[in-house]
Order: sequence, then structure tokens, then C-alpha cells
Amino acid sequence: MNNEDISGFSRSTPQTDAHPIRIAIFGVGLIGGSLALCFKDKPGVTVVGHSVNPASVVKYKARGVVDEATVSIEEAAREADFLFLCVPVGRLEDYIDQLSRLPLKPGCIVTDVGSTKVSVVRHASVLERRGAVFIGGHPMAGSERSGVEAASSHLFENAYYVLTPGETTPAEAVERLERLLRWTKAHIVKTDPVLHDDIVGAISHLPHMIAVGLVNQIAGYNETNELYASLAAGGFRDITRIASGEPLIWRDILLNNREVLLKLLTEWQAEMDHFRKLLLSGDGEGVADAFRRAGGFRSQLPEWRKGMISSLFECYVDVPDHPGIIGKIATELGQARINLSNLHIIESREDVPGVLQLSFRQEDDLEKAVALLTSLQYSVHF
Ligand SMILES: NC(=O)c1ccc[n+]([C@@H]2O[C@H](COP(=O)([O-])OP(=O)(O)OC[C@H]3O[C@@H](n4cnc5c(N)ncnc54)[C@H](O)[C@@H]3O)[C@@H](O)[C@H]2O)c1
Ligand SMILES: O=C(O)C(=O)C[C@]1(C(=O)O)C=C[C@@H](O)C=C1
Repeated sequence: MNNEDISGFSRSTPQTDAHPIRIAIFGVGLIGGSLALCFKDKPGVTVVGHSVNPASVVKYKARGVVDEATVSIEEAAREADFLFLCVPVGRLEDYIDQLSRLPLKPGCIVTDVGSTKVSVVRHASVLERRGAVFIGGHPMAGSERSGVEAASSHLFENAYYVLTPGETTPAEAVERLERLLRWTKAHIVKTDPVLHDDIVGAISHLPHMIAVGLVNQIAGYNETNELYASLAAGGFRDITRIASGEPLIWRDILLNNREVLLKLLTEWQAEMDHFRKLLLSGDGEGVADAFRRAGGFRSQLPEWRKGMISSLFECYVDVPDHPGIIGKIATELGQARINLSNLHIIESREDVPGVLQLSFRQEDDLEKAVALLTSLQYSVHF
């Protein structure tokens, strides 16, 4: 992508092939680090990372995630065209306050990646008085992992990236940010902060609470009998991956969106009460109907997008459980130059066919893999 117009400040400076763009990232963890990797090494771009922790600054540089790193918020912000706040939700307002006391580049864009939007957008008006433009942001992609070690330049590919510009946000600034974000390969969607928090509360925050509650319930049973953990298989793993999210990140998100979540929890309890009634009355048709409705809705979801159901292009291969089979499949794919992004054994018991989950970053790789494995007589399904 040509970054000719992205900075928006350099039109009066001597023309070079690419106008210089300075991007400051505050908090180079999973999300901040992934953004840094998307922008780094692009023509004319300098990425500067900020951390309050001197050891983190050394780490950011050593890992090559940023061009520069500093513990000074002032140094990071100075002359920055774009400032990304990638710290926990509970820290965002303080960062905005600190930035609002600094000499920012006129017209610079400050944005955040926080999982809630109402409070940060409301608070950010202090920045506008300093000549900066604030645009709330939230990439709908992530992981249960955290820290710069988990960062990836592919994290946002094909995911939705929400922006919440207000009515008075200059359209030119929104366009400039959108253009910069093209490097993430995400799909931009714009919405109002209140609607954002309602929807994301339902599709992200509530599921995290359910997963954590479920794991803790089972962990309690497991204290009296460890067979609970031993027998926990694919179903338990699928619904509970997100229970391993970073505790302080999730503390901040849930407390920040608590009004929405309290309502959602009441409705969730009603959903569970419905199940309780079905079981009490032995209403098998009611149980089957609940599964039918859920399956129907789930099958209509745009599965190929991150942020919905599947974060990757995936297929499942039935494999006989004998030594070397996984290596054989991986070698076949490698020889055909098909880029496998992940491989996961779902079930493997003696004499019983196992299932191999294959993940690809590109749809094209998935299609090629399915054709190849089918031609080799493997049973492939989705
Ligand atoms: N994890 C996800 O899946 C996900 C997805 C989208 C958005 N988000 C949002 O992105 C933001 C960052 O989350 P993450 O998953 O990258 O977390 P992370 O823990 O990987 O990174 C957080 C960063 O903030 C810094 N930080 C932590 N506590 C701090 C403090 N008290 N003061 C200053 N800096 C501090 C850390 O050093 C780190 O660089 C959060 O606001 C979160 O809501 C997370
Ligand atoms: O995939 C995961 O592990 C995530 O938790 C990502 C997830 C989500 O719930 O979908 C989590 C928080 C974000 O704010 C956005 C995305």
C-alpha cells in the first residue's frame, strides 16, 4: 500500500517516495505488539513502543517488534502521527489524561484497542481540546494468550475491526486511520459505542464469564475426584479455551461493561432455567428443539471470518491411530507447498480413528489441502 496520504501532515514537506509516518504504541502486548508488527518495516514508517517497565522496553527492541522503545510517554508521543493505546481498559483514561497534558502533533490521531468503547470515547474529549482527534477502536480478534510473545502480524487478517467515530469526528481523519489499518488486513466496521458495548458484551464478555464459571465449577468437582479432569475431552476444551484469558485484562473489561453484563447474566440465567424446566418435565422434544435452533443459527454465521466462530480456515481429517501418520500428512502438505498454520489432534485412542484438525491462514491453502488429502483417500470434513 502506498502511504502517501496517511500521515496527513506532510503534504507541505519535501516529497519523498513515502511520507514519513510515526506510530506510537502504548502497551506492546498481544494486541499492541500485533499492530506494531503490521506497521513495522512499511515504507516511511517508524514504530515506537512505550512501556512503563524498563525491562519491557528492552524486550520490545530485542524481539524486533518496534523500531524504537521508551519508558517516556512524552518521547513516544512526540511528533507521532498515530497513537495507539493498547493497555488494559482500566488504564485507558489515565493514558488519555497524560497525553492531554503533552504537546501532541496537531491533527494527530489517537485511537485505542480496548474491548469496551462507551467510557473511553466519553473521556477522550479532553484530547480534542489539544488539537488531536480521538477515534475509538476495537479489533475483534485476539487470543487467550497475552504479552508481546503472543503477538503476530497475522492476528487481524480477515477479522472485523470496529471504529466508533463520533458525529463531529472529521471524516478525513477516519479515512486516514482506515487507510493505515489496511496494513492489518482487517475489515473495518463503524458503529456507535453504546451499541458496540451491548453487542460485544453478548458475544465476547458473556461467553468469557460462562467459560470461567464452567471451568471453576468442574475444578471444584475435580478436587474430590481427578477423573473429571482426565475425562474432559473436546467439548469441554472447545467451550473453555477462553477461560485462560489474562485475568487483569478481563477484570477491567467486565467491570467496565458491568451494566450491560448484569442484564445479560439475568437473561443467561433465564436460558438455563428454561433447560432446567425441560429436564424437570422430561421434555425431550424441547431439548432437541433448543439444539436445533442453536445449530441453525450457528450454521448461518459467517464462519470464515475471525471474530465469529473460526479464527482460521479449518478442516478435519479422520486418521487411523498408528505411528507416523501425523508426520506423513504434514509431509504431504509440505511437499505440495501448502502452508499449514496449525495441527491439532482432537482424539486419539488405540484402535479408534482419531481426528486431526488442520488450520490454514489462507482459504486457498485449505482448498488445496482438501483436494490433496481426498485424492490420497483420507476422509476430510468440515
Ligand atoms: N486479548 C484479546 O483477545 C483482546 C482483543 C481485542 C482487544 N483487546 C484489548 O486490548 C488491550 C490490550 O490487551 P492485550 O490482550 O494486548 O493484553 P496484554 O496483556 O497482552 O498487553 C497489555 C499491555 O499493556 C501493558 N500494561 C499492563 N498493565 C499496565 C499498567 N497498569 N500500566 C501500563 N501498562 C500496562 C502491558 O505491559 C502490555 O504491554 C486491552 O484493552 C484489551 O481489552 C484484547
Ligand atoms: O479469541 C479469543 O481468545 C478472544 O477472546 C478474542 C476476543 C473475543 O471474545 O472474541 C476477546 C476479546 C476482544 O475484545 C475481542 C476478541
